[in-house]
Amino acid sequence: MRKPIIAGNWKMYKTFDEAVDFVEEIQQDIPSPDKVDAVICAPALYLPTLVVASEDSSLAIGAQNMHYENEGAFTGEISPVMLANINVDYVILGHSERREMFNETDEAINKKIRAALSQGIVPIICCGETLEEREAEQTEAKVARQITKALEGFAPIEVEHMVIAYEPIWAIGTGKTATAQDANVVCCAIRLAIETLYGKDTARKVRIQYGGSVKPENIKELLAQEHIDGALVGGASLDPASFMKLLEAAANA
Ligand SMILES: O=C(CO)COP(=O)(O)O
Repeated sequence: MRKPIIAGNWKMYKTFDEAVDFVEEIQQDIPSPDKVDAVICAPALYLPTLVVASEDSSLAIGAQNMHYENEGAFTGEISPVMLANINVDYVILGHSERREMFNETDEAINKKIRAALSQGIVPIICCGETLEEREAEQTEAKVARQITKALEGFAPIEVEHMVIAYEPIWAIGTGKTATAQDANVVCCAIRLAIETLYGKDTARKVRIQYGGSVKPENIKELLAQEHIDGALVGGASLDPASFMKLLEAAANA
């Protein structure tokens, strides 16, 4: 079976001291890595310190974005080589906030996935629909299109190790969660899109997270769904006690 993966996306929150305190507070209590993969995706500035702070635990550290080139004249950007060099394990790619506010395209996301894999960094690839698209019953077509474009041109063995995050845009930071059943239907559609591209065996292995107002109160029902293998969590990952509750729920799922 697929091992659950809980990833915190801190976005642009926390001071440096708060970030270090958080990792120091939880690192000894992370559930066994046999049961759940635990990841914190922190602001880039904090990554080297957090990688060192979490060294003796199974907590993995991830970035929230990166460029697809390994180096070059790209003022303000961070490269996959730089992340790999400081032992960052994961990177969130194609988050809806980056697609909407920083004009990130499916083509750029595809290049970033390739670049992450080439450095041994696991990509967490986001997709999801707006409220308008949901109301027009375009949700499944939208996520299938995003995933098909993002995953174009890889080998099945590469795809197996990727993580997909289904995040309905209307559920992010709003307190509105998709029902667990609705989220499962869309995660199933994502798995079918992967199956169309790479076959049943690969699709069966890919882990698909749900994201959008995930909290300790709703995690169990989400994880009980057949196609939901974890969560990408914003607000509820900022508090150590609530993040730990999410990890424990996943470890016992
Ligand atoms: O965007 C998200 C994670 O990437 C979800 O954020 P919230 O959990 O705050 O809704």
